Amino acid sequence: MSFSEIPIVDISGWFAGGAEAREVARRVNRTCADVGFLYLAGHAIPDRVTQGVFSAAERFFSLPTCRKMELDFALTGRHRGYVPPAAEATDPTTEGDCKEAFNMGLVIDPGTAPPAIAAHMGAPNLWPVDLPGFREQVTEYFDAVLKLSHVIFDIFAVGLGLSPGQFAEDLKRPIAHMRLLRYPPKTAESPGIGIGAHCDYEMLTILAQDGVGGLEVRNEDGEWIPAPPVPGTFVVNIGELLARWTNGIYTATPHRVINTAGTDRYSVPFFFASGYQSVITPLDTCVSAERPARFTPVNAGSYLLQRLHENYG
Ligand SMILES: O=C(O)CCC(=O)C(=O)O
Ligand SMILES: [Fe+2]
Repeated sequence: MSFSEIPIVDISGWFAGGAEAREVARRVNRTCADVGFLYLAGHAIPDRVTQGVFSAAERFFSLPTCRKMELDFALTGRHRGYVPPAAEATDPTTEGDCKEAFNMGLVIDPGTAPPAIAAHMGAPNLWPVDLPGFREQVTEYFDAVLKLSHVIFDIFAVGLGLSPGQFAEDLKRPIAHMRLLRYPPKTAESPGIGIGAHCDYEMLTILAQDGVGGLEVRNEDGEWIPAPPVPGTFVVNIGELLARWTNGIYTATPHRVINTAGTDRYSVPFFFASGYQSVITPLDTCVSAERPARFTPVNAGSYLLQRLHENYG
């Protein structure tokens, strides 16, 4: 189905239980199938926590370049630390993204993922020194969206006609990583795209964006639909691994950012999926005679690593 706007779904009824919770699951399920993007309201994460991560991002990116480069991801080759402007081309057909990033994520127990993947994606986080409160603000927000991800998967389970705890075992040691992003304004010297057109690779993305705008989502007719900031909500979208797991019932929808606002734009995407070891095969309940399996099985960790490598050319 094609769409012309991103729906707002208030999930506060989920916490009330009963018929209200089932209605939330029905709406979330329909939106993930039809659009693959929604604004999530009623999520219960205090505004203070979200403001905290934006304050951390502003303070980090305001550091002199030489200080940020002490955490350059290229020094370790891992998915941690600072990613300078143009280091990534999220759409490999473009020149490179006009944005800079700070990457962090869940540190996983050695032995719970193949060594190459554990070293890259589960490596210890790199924290800037002399930035008081940065680590605490980033971690508080990370923990809050990590917890919210489990709630959203309970909602997905009910929406897909399963029991709420259905995915709990699969999500015990999840893939969970987060980026602080700053997009400079588009200018004559820096005319490029903020983040090139792409689908997210994981299962679920929870994105906090500031008030600047610039995110666009592509519908089936190829039109770019703006996803402007809606106060008090997160943008939630489906990644490729969940499209595969649900056998295409949920949609991974392409999106991009172009910052034409004349001021810096900050955003904080959080990415979540089942464990690095998990093999993603279309769920039995999503396969039928009318909808035969559309995807071959993939290992979640290898799939993610390969998709990330494509970005760094
Ligand atoms: O900054 C945004 O609004 C989107 C970021 C994004 O799409 C990504 O990091 O995958
Ligand atoms: Fe994305």
